[in-house]
Amino acid sequence: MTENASPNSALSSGQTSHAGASIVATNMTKVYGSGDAAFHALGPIDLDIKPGEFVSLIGPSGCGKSTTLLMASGLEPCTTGTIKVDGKALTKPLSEVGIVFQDHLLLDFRTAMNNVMLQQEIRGLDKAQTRARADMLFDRLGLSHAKDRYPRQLSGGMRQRVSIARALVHDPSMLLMDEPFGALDAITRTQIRHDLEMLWLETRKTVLFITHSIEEAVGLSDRVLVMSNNPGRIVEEIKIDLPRPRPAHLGEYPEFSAYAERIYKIFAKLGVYKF
Ligand SMILES: Nc1ncnc2c1ncn2[C@@H]1O[C@H](COP(=O)(O)OP(=O)(O)OP(=O)(O)O)[C@@H](O)[C@H]1O
Repeated sequence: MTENASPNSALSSGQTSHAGASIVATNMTKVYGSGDAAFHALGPIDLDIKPGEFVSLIGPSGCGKSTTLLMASGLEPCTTGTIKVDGKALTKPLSEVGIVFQDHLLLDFRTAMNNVMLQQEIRGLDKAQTRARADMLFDRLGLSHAKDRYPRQLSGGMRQRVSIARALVHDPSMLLMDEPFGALDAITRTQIRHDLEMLWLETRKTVLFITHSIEEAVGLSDRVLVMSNNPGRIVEEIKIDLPRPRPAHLGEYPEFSAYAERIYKIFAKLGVYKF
């Protein structure tokens, strides 16, 4: 991982680089199903995410975090209200987006590099340019030695790093991450959190990040949106004013404990924690 990443590095400069997108949702709701089977899962919620911002959604299971993320990608339509990316209302799935799920979803029969280069094949991108960008992403993610390995030959953390490279290789304007580190051990999570932060500092993509981890939300975000459920709503917005890059041990900052306590208290008030 390059420690001295700057906004003018090769991954963020050049004619093909896309700046982060804005995401604005107004009175957005989601009702799944219809008639007697209708289920009001989300909202109304409002979002106002600035270009290049890193925003986390945190909340109890089932509060609509993944639903919000799918709506931001255009994969799920709003039931009422609107969601706009760079000022345009979403009416179909976006292509200028990278998505990382908890499950890496890599193809077993393709090497790490060929999994990433699948984007070039599907999207019909310039091969040499995409390969050069893939090489840079592998470098930044500490994977240069693993390009020719198959997913079964990679650790869980390495597979998620490949998923991140695949999500960024086409230079999208936003990155949507749905509990990407949820299945990783605590040590790997801390390292990959740092690596993602460095990559974000370099590329300044807009990131919408879902997590159940208070430490991860505070450790990565410019803003944390805390959600309640039935139906999912945003109950609090917390601006995280900590210097970057942030350390492995966030307890170095007294402010970290204050932010974490604030979120614990909201969860206690909502009845998420019963002790
Ligand atoms: N396609 C669907 N059809 C019907 N109900 C759905 C559908 N997708 C999600 N839901 C319901 O909507 C609610 C919100 O689901 P969602 O997956 O967005 O929550 P979440 O906060 O991401 O949960 P978790 O943290 O457990 O992943 C849940 O009650 C879920 O069962």
